[in-house]
Amino acid sequence: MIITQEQVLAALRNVEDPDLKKDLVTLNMIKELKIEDNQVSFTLELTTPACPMKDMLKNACVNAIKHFVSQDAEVGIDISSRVTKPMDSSQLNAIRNIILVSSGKGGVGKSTVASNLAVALGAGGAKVGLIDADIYGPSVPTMFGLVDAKPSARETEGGKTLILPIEKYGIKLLSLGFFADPDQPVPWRGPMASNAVKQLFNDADWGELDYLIVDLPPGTGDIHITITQGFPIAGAVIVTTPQQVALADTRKGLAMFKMPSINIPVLGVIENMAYFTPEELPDNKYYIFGRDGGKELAKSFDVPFLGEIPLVQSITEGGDSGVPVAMESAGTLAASFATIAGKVAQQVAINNAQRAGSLSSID
Ligand SMILES: Nc1ncnc2c1ncn2[C@@H]1O[C@H](COP(=O)(O)OP(=O)(O)OP(=O)(O)O)[C@@H](O)[C@H]1O
Repeated sequence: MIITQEQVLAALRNVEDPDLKKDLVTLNMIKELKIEDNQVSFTLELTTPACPMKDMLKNACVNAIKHFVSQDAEVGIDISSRVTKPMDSSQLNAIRNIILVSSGKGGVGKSTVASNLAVALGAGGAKVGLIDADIYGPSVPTMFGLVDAKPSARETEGGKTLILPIEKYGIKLLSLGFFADPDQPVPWRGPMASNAVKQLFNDADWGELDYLIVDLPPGTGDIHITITQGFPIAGAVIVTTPQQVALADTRKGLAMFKMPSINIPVLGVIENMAYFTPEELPDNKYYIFGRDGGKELAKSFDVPFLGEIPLVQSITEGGDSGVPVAMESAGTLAASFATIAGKVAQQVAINNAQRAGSLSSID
């Protein structure tokens, strides 16, 4: 039997992307389709390298071709990705998606989550940057072992000076901490801090990025207004711990993104320090701060729950020693961060598709 392109494409029209709710052919995800005798090969172009449904979609394609075209077909599928971006991001054109990491309260692990999320997205194959915009306590330099690092600058042909982000573990980083003495408190006044943060976006040589993660200061202040109103934001990730005091503040922080004047998609809630677990007894879980607070918060705002991270000594040690736990590819914590990163990327792709209205117009 001769297999034709039309038959294969017709079969693949039966495979739907569960997030984007359209079939893979309509979504223009099938590339470089080649057929030689009974060998069918193509590239499946996903919306993110961190796509959690990679294997499921691949299997569904093979099954559809075998079922609708020929049992004897030998199907080879390569995976590639083209990260989508929000429609309105004419500014900062080479940065596809700016993702804010926010918390209502300080000390809940926002910088830890932002750093590990960046590393996990990068490990999945995406081009990732990280801005530490926490004026009160920039901790990204410590978490990446870059306390004494000072970024250099370069001049463009047009005479503009651009800051060069520092690259570590494949992530491009800029922190307000790079521009201040770590032992001196920085008395940022509102406008000064806002201008400094704007420079980290506008006057830096970021190059092409799939995701730029922004570690915001806790709460809702000037920096939040500057960033949410000044830049095209793909969405915000909310970090909380399960205690009532943290949840009350997180609720306010989450509500801010939903205000009509701000209106930024909430990608979901991450519950950090969800339970304590001793490293040597990983099956023992102690819910010392209460249980499921983050999950319930997500439910009450009708936003996705992205996952929970336990309170474990190695996370603190990783942060202090400048090696985020997501770097340890064999570890269970790295796997948890990889799963969460996949869900974040998935939500970004869904929001971008919804904003674009018609998927064919996604750039
Ligand atoms: N799940 C965890 N397990 C163990 N330690 C953690 C965990 N999450 C965060 N920590 C530790 O708690 C401390 C505070 O975390 P982090 O700096 O990420 O919080 P933050 O919310 O960004 O704080 P800030 O409000 O100061 O910016 C750090 O020492 C970090 O290593």
